[in-house]
Amino acid sequence: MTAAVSIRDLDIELGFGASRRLILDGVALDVPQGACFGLVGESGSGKSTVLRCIALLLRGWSGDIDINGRPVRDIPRAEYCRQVQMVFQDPYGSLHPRQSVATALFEPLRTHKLDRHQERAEAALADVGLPGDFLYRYPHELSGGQRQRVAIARALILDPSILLLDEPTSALDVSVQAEVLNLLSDLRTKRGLTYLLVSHDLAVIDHLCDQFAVMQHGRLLEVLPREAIANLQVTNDYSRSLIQASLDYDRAI
Ligand SMILES: Nc1ncnc2c1ncn2[C@@H]1O[C@H](COP(=O)(O)OP(=O)(O)OP(=O)(O)O)[C@@H](O)[C@H]1O
Repeated sequence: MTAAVSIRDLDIELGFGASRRLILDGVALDVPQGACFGLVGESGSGKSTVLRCIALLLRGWSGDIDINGRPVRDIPRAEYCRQVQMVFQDPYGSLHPRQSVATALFEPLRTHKLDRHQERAEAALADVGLPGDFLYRYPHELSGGQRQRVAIARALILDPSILLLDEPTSALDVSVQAEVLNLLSDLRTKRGLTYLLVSHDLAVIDHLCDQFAVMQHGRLLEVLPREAIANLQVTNDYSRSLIQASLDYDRAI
């Protein structure tokens, strides 16, 4: 089956002048359709940069990124947005503080010339477990978890098949994290979505992902099945130490 996301030889240099350097070095991965694929690794290893290249938020990368079998550079922007959406760590960043939830949800519908804004927006809120009257609220009138639910509703309102999730729960209180993870899990099952999920938290990867890749210094070291977290069947020493450190941390708290 064609991969939902296929990446080959992805390189990017970022920075200016003397601080310009290679941030991604030959990254390659395949995310099967309907799968949840995790990206883990230490801070600065390049996880978010991979997502930002796929989301076309960064230019100047080289290599191949294919979405459902088509090179991303050949997909018209509007069509791309209807296939791939991104959810960020901090919903304050993706929701404009002076825009109501209605404005945030109507905007993509307007841009893509879709009708029945009210009905679609209320349905999108219901899908993420929020009542329709939340349309008239502003971001500061929502809890962190509710804000992230609105950000997920906004990402899903164009009915994409692929979500890029960049630490979607790490800005939330621990008690709310599980709710949002369960929501993401249910949405994936109901809609047959494909997720590419960045997280520093292996418990999140264990909860949601079928497979995950370990990154270090801009390189992808290996791809592992979810079970590798529990059974530590890992070939690479760095991956083993990363997983071991996370297991030790979980035991300590
Ligand atoms: N626009 C940019 N200009 C210069 N350097 C950048 C830019 N964006 C990211 N970097 C650098 O690229 C490296 C990888 O960053 P990235 O955000 O992808 O890491 P990450 O693995 O997602 O880390 P974290 O878990 O801390 O979010 C970091 O060293 C970062 O400083």
